Amino acid sequence: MSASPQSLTGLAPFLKPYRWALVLAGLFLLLAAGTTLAFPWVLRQLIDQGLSTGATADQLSGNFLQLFGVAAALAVFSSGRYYTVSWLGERITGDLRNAVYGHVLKQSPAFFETTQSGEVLSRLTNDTTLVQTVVGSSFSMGLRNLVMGAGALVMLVWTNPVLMLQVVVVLAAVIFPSVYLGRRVRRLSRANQDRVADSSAIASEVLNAISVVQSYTAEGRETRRFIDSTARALGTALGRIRARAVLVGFIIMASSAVLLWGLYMGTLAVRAGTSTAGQLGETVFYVILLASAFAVLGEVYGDLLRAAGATERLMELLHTESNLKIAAQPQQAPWPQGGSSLQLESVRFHYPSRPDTWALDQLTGQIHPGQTVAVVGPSGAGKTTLFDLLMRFHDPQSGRIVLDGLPIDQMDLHDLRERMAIVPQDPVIFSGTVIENIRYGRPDASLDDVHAAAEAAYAQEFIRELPEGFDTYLGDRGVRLSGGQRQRIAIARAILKNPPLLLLDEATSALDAQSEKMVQAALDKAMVGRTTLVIAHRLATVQRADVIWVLERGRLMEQGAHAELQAKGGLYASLAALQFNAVV
Ligand SMILES: Nc1ncnc2c1ncn2[C@@H]1O[C@H](COP(=O)(O)OP(=O)(O)OP(=O)(O)O)[C@@H](O)[C@H]1O
Repeated sequence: MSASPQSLTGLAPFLKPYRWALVLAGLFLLLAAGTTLAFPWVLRQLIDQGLSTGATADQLSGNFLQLFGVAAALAVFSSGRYYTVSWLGERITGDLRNAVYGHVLKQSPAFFETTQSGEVLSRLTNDTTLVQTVVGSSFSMGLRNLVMGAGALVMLVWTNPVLMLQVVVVLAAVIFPSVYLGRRVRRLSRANQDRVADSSAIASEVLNAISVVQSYTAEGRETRRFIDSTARALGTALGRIRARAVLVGFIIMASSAVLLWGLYMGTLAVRAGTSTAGQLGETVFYVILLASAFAVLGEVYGDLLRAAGATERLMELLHTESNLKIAAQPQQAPWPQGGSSLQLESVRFHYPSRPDTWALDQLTGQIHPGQTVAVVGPSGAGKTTLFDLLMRFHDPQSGRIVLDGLPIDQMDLHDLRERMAIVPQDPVIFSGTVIENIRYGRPDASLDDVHAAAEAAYAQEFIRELPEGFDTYLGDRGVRLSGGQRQRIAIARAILKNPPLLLLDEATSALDAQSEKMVQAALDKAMVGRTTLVIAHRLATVQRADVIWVLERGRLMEQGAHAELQAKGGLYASLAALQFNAVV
């Protein structure tokens, strides 16, 4: 599939807010082109009048002043055009980048399973830069040369129609091969952009997992993988460069031929006395304008095609629809006091990539406000999948999930997710201060609330010991926290959000006894006054839960309290013996 210049129309909505700037740019462009076209005409006056033997000194200086006037006007209009067009390029590219990024962030996990983050990054940077080249320079260059070329053509017809006819015939002979070569360049450009995106994707994956890569001493292997992909990108780039080199060479050769042809015919006419030296100068100038316009247009066409490819890919990303069906008229469930109620009714779900395996199978269950439900089960039982469905990262193929009395697919997605907070196994700490990290749960929370949440999460103490307390910078270029500390920050974040439903994924990795105690205490506090669903890995948690759900292969095999299930001697009892060291 290759892009056609029409793909650029996808940019129209982004141009709309700047229509006045566009009009201004167009005006500058026309004025600049117009003054350029006036140049040969003024030159002719100079040659035929000022330089003729009978001319007075005043006439001569008048002619030069005229020329300077045109040059000055050209300077003003050209810099005006440059400024407005570049300004537009920057604005539009920025808007485009923001729109694509904002849209990508809303996509469901299914999107990220098929699109690598490196590819998205490459589109956000490389493709938008290509668009910027076009909007911020090539397009205006092309338009200016189109106007100038057309103007030169008109002037030539007016001043020298016979010569003009010959020039047009030669031009036509040049256009067709150029179009053919241009197509080839376009096809190769797209392939090249794809290969570049591939290698960014590899790099981004590896950089994100650098410690694993190094621990397996796979640096050499990974470097070779990258080199291979760069080599493929280079291969397609060289193909594009060759095709473009031929295109450029051909255009220069052809336009020089046109120019020399004009000069030759003109010289013959002056020798025969049918035209003046001034006319010849004027004509040569117009032919130069025409030929250079033609050459530039060829170049610009190449840029346009590359940008068309980039625009196409950006639009593809921008128009990706999330596979969740969002209710056209979402309903509002009442905000529950003392925790959410949750009901699962024969929920069945399989991942799109595994249509023959139910990750959740006929799951039915009821959770009352304020209850704590521990979800346990062997690895791969569907525990994480259940959480993902509750947050509507995926929708079940059949059955329904009812939260606070309303099926979740009838709620506004934002409203649904406002009702819950998740504390994942391995919490994410963003680059930012401790305060910013906790406030992620509620950006407008007061400082007192942030402190209170940290207190409740038993995080106060260690935060105070950090170099700058709550203002300490965490994350990539800041202080690194231990596993237990990261968890407590995540718990504080959830407490600050204060949702009626809390989703906890207990860490499987062992914390030391002290951290473990702190995290457990923090979780206990976090559960107060709300409904909690916890993927449990610790005995203490299952013992304290009101109900335990035992999942296996996506099915709810048993449910009840710890002692009750233990006594039953079924799946839970054997699981507990293994996982929680709780042999009766
Ligand atoms: N994105 C996915 N695409 C396809 N299959 C998936 C995907 N995520 C999970 N699965 C499969 O769905 C099943 C349930 O996985 P899930 O992650 O919910 O299990 P889990 O109970 O949370 O396991 P663990 O305790 O090991 O985290 C597994 O068989 C898993 O291989």
